[in-house]
Amino acid sequence: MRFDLDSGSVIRGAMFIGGQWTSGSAQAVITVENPATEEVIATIPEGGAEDAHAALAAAKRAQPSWAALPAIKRGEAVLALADKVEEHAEALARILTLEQGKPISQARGEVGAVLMFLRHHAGAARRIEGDIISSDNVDEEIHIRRHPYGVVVGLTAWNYPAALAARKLAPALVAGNTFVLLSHEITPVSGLFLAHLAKEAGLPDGVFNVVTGRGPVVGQALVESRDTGLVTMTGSTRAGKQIYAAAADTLKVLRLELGGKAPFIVMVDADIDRAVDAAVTARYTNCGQICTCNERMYLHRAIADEFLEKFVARSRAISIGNPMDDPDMGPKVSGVEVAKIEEMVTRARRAGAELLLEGGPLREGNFAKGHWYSPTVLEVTENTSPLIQEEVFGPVAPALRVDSFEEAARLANDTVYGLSAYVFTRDHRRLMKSPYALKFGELYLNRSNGEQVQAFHSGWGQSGLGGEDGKYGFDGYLRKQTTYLNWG
Ligand SMILES: NC(=O)C1=CN([C@@H]2O[C@H](COP(=O)(O)OP(=O)(O)OC[C@H]3O[C@@H](n4cnc5c(N)ncnc54)[C@H](O)[C@@H]3O)[C@@H](O)[C@H]2O)C=CC1
Ligand SMILES: O=C(O)[C@@H](O)[C@@H]1OC[C@H](O)[C@H]1O
Repeated sequence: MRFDLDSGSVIRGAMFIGGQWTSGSAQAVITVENPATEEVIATIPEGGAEDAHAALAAAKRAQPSWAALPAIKRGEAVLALADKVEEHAEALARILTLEQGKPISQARGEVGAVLMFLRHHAGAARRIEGDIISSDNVDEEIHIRRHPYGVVVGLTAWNYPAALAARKLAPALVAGNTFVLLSHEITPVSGLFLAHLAKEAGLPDGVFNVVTGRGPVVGQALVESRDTGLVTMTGSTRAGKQIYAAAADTLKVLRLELGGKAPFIVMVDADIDRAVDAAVTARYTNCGQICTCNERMYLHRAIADEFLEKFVARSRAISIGNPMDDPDMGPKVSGVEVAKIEEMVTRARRAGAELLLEGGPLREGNFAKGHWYSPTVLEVTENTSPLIQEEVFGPVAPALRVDSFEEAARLANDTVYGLSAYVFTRDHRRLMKSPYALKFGELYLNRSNGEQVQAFHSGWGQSGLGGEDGKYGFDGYLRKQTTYLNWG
């Protein structure tokens, strides 16, 4: 398979199963477009359940010998993949920009995240530990061991397709599992490129497999199969619920990283310029397509005018254009996403939202082709506004004035989500109270977004199940076994 997406010729994608490129059982293809131009840049096989089963069978065959390797050898194999990724970093970055639309510098940042995830978890190879516990019985000990689940299925979203794949692949492999990835059909090429690099790095056939197709078809078959030991998915809460239901029959072990609706709270004593910087970054990076994005702003009444004047000015100054030219912001990933946002803003305005910066879809001139949406800022008075309750996942920022931290926390917690939350205040009592006042799995206090891999990225409520990253995320790829050893 070729990967020179910017050669101008359409790449004919394939699935990667058991170390071989194949179109599998596909009778049709799915086209992959450049969201900045709507040009078709690739096609991928529209795989089916048969291909899911073939990939699982290949992973299942490879898993015993992979798990039998010393963990350090598995870690070294993941480091070899990281070295290959670094060697081809610019090629991967260009694939990401062409298929997902993020500005090239942000795509390079995503490749940096791929390297971070691979290298961090490779380092866990010598930290797979167990316990020896004294027994109540004579001549007996209790041992607790950690074992891999077997075959891990990874289902990834389109916003960071390479980083999300690496975030799951690395710990799964180092823990002794083998892996089947379903890369999102909107951004599949980066996941296939990772498989190409894994083969070049010498990963044994069947350890890392990539299937292509639609989630409700191929993804569902992967979730339902008894050959699947664990499913780790990043994506919408909607799909997460479908996966949860499909997993019920086999009581599948799930890790779900789902939608977010992060509140961005700015109190009267905040450093306003620092808060505005953080709010702009957390709203507009990746065209607002990050699960930890600033999705709603709660501003203390006494500073709201100053904050909004500065935030609107910065939003208006955001440069938008061809992501290969490295503007501040590229296109949304699809026309469906643009239509979704347009509809939400219309509904919110009908419900009383006031436009502070109109923004909206761009369809003229240089934007005649592609899926463009310009920064839009609104003020609302009700926490029931669609823009406050529903995930936008795009460059739209609603603001609501509050009179206290307690009111802000109450409104922030009035949500089905629970992923990330932001607070800007210099009052140490408020900072100490925030982890107890806010029902979210990840807090950013006086700082913008950007997880670090040594931590733990977990959603509460309908933002997820389980979590990723760090020692807790790694441990999620191992299951425990207790042995009562009696030698009497
Ligand atoms: N919490 C987090 O870390 C993240 C959450 N998200 C959320 O995901 C959404 C955007 O992601 P999308 O790509 O639209 O995700 P999606 O929800 O459409 O799909 C995500 C993955 O699940 C698969 N899938 C979808 N339906 C399935 C089914 N019925 N059975 C099996 N597999 C299925 C898809 O093929 C894809 O690989 C946003 O709401 C965003 O907030 C996105 C990135 C990170
Ligand atoms: O899933 C998300 O949107 C974030 O967790 C994002 O994905 C990979 C990046 O490293 C994270 O910021």
